[in-house]
Amino acid sequence: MEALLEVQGLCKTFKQGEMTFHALKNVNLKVNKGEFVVVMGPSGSGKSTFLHVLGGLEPLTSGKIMIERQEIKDFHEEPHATRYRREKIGFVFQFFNLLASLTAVENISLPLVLAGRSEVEANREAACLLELVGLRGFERRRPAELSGGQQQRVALARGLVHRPQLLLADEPTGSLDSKTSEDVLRVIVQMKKTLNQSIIMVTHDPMVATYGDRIVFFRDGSIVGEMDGSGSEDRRDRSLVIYDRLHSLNEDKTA
Ligand SMILES: Nc1ncnc2c1ncn2[C@@H]1O[C@H](COP(=O)(O)OP(=O)(O)OP(=O)(O)O)[C@@H](O)[C@H]1O
Repeated sequence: MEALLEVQGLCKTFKQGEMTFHALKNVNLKVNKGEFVVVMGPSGSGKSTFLHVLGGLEPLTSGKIMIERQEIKDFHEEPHATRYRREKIGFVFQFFNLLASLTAVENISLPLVLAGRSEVEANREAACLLELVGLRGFERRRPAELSGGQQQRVALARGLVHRPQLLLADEPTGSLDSKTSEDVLRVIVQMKKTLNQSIIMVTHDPMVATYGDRIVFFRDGSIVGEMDGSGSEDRRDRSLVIYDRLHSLNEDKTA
């Protein structure tokens, strides 16, 4: 399998007055093309910080991030950061962050328009993505006229419209009920297959984690273990195993 992303010795510190807080400590991770990696761990273990650094939203302190064996140098500084984010990375967050005054198609096409593509071309691409996430016919709806799951599917289409190599998803189903979460996850897995994207997704929910190919566990800013997703195993059985592992990480933390 060919690696898309390689993270080596990644460290991230935050200055808090006189003190230095180590949010990420020597993180190493390889993600293959088309692989869906889930990140789990106790609250404060560095999961969101990891996504933010990977996505160029936060500068790294030390270490290397490589995409297709090319080191992404200085991508946290403008204008490289914006270009890196616009070309290589797609984001989906817990709160869909759709613009209320724009239609579904306009929300999806916005990243392309901002990147300088013509409106006609951008809207054509956006309509194509909207169809891929199963929302054909909803082109002209505004966010308030869509359900939570439909809004998240629009947000997913927006995150993928520029065909990024890597999709970073931070609790994308965190504000959805379990049935709607399943629908969105199925769409994510389907999109991954269609577009051969790599995905890194943070979640607290063991059932959601079963959709990944691989789960990595963070604790205190480091990766402390990993396991496979459900594969052909029953999703419920696998989620119990994941729950157990997560629980033991939480227990170790308080021990
Ligand atoms: N901008 C910042 N300044 C100082 N400390 C920060 C900053 N951002 C995050 N941290 C700290 O880094 C640690 C990791 O935070 P992060 O948000 O990555 O954790 P998390 O695993 O995503 O947690 P949760 O599951 O609660 O969302 C926390 O202790 C947090 O307080």
